[in-house]
Amino acid sequence: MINSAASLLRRGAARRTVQSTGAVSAASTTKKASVQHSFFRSMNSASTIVEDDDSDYGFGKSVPDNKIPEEFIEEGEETIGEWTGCTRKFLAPLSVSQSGSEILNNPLFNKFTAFKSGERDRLHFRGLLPPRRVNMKIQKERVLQEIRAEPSMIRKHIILEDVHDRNETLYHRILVDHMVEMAPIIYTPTVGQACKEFAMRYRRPRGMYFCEEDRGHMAAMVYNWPEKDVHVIVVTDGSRILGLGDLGCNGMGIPIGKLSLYCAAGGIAPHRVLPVVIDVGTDNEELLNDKFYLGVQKPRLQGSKYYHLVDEFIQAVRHRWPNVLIQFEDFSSDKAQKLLNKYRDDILCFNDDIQGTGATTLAGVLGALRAKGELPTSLADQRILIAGAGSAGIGVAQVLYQAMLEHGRSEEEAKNCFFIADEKGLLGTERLDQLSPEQAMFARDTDGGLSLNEIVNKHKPTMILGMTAVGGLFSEKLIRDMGKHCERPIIFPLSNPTIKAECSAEQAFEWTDGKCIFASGSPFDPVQLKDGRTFYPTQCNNMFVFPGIGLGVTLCGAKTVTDRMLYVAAEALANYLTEDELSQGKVFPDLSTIRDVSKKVAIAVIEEAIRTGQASRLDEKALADLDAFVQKKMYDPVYVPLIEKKA
Ligand SMILES: O=C([O-])CC(=O)C(=O)O
Ligand SMILES: [Mg+2]
Repeated sequence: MINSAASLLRRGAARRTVQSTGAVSAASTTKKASVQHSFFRSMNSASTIVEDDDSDYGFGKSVPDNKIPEEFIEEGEETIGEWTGCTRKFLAPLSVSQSGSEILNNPLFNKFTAFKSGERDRLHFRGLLPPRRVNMKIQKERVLQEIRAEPSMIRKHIILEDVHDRNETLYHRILVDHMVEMAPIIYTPTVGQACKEFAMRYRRPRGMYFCEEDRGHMAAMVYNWPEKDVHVIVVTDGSRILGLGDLGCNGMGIPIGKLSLYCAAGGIAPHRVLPVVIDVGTDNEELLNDKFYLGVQKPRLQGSKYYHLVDEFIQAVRHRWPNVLIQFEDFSSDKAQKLLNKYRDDILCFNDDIQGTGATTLAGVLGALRAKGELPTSLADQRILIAGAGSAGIGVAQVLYQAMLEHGRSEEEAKNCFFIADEKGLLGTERLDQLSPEQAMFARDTDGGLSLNEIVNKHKPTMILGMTAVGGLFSEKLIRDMGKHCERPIIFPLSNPTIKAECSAEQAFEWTDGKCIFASGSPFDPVQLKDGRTFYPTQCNNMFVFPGIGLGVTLCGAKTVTDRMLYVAAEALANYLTEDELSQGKVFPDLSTIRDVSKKVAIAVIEEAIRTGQASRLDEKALADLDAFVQKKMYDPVYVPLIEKKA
């Protein structure tokens, strides 16, 4: 044992020399990156995680027969069962081409104080850490204590993101084990504030930025990203961050938050995700004049310049990672729909605000109808009022429309079920010239311009869905009138973050005397009415579907994300609800089950892909045991033994 450690140590010393030479030459050639394509490819691969092509989807591979090589077992250590706070069996050691303080500064490998003494020797950092070794359980407890002692949500966010920057395994373990508590901290609503204050809080680089200056360089720039195996990119141009509007490059918080959920909720390993901002400038006056702002301080690019820039980015990332899933996020409505139309049939991509929100809302509606005891026949009988005709509003309408066709309605009948209003009132055919083709499809021949109140009283909708980003838009009268015309109205204020919700959970339950079925985009606490009854609002957020869709399409090698995939994802989510949850008025599962939900969504998407010949990596044989297959591929944040890569 001592001998093998010593020989490993010697090999490491030689290797380190080679690497530091590489690092110096890399720094001095950065400027020539655009012409040094292949150089960067090989240089960067030196710091990537080394694995076989058919390797496990997770961070490490299970050891065959659970037999760990002897040199990795420390005296008195159990070789099966709980290990550093986790209940997973031993994982095969991971070869890394870094050592010493490089490892301690690499959040993918860093384990803080949990490095065992053998590892501290093998990787050459004995003496660089305090002597006591603690396991992940203790580390987690310490971080939780710090977070819970801190009253401010944004400070909780900072504590957690600090862990993210230093130790991704621990960060994701905390998210996986405490999703209900952590989601509002790393995601909506707190991520909204984190974006607003992005420049002031900027600490360490994470993700990539592409701007006009980079035109002509992007194909080379993508090789600056140190990981060779990216599966999922979330990209924004910062033009419509949640309901907060144009935040420019500060919008980076959104791709980061979404990808944390991809890892923790969707089981994609953290080295396989890449957050991106395409910085085309900003039209936000405040940011244009803010001396601390970190983005391009010019008005937004428009027209062909904008689309060419986005296109160069898409071609560049697909050149390096041909199978990557690109998730468009928080683009302003006009751009969002155009980009989706341009790329959806050719590349693996989807728009989360249009399609993810659509699928999630459909699941919520199906759940609500189950709760009312009205499924399966009644979806086609709904009268649906959508407040907000932007990308999310229209996206939801499109997915619900598809579902109505599936439930036996003709196209004309299905269209007639929708009442979509923007700030000028009900979309009507008299203003077709001002509407996008997607909006125009839902414009009504009569009653154009009616207000929300007028629509409710004349057409008696069974549900009202808020996607306006206008906080408090649903007035008491509006909600009370919904309750007058409908025994149990479905009320979903879906705008984010919480301050942009069209009404609160308390208002909805109070104004309908507890009869409504409620879900919101951002979370609300349980509500107790004056008569003592308690109601549990659930969250209708696209986090219930996008991680599972991403997991499914990347695992099976889908070529595109189809409408049917979104539909089956929604169905899988709706079917996840238990009778017990439904009887409590819940229309979405508990957030604590999100990993299992994502697995079910992924399975549904893979089945659909295989059935329709879309799955390039799986065939019918895989259908026999998809559950076990997907489960095995899901990243589980545990510490993996590290070993230096042989020279
Ligand atoms: O991020 C969220 O919570 C949901 C979403 O995509 C948005 O509001 O844009
Ligand atoms: Mg969004």
